[in-house]
Amino acid sequence: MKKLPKAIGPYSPYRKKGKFLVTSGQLPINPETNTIEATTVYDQVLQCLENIETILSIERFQIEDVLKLTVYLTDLSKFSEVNQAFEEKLSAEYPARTAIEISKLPMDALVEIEAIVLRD
Ligand SMILES: C=C(N)C(=O)O
Repeated sequence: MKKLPKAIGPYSPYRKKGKFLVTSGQLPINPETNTIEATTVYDQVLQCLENIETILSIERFQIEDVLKLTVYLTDLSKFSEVNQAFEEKLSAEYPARTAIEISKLPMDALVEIEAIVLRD
């Protein structure tokens, strides 16, 4: 089974109630080392999305069940890298999304992504 990064505080990586699943913000942590290794926004987005995919696979949800992703990034000028990584990882029909710049993220990450998921 795929590994999830350890939570970095007193919270659950995700919670599920029946057909509904919500994730905590997923940092771009490599689950093998529990550190952030990716150095670009593009690679950090891919790692965040992989961590969300791991949650989905543990709970037997599909990527198509993702209704909404919220992307927090520390430099909105890197927005095109977010889109590039999304295009690589996801396919239409894309989830709804909000992307916002914030001043700082835990572990000095460049990106954090959270998901709202509902199974039919
Ligand atoms: C990384 C987080 N999601 C947190 O600290 O809340």
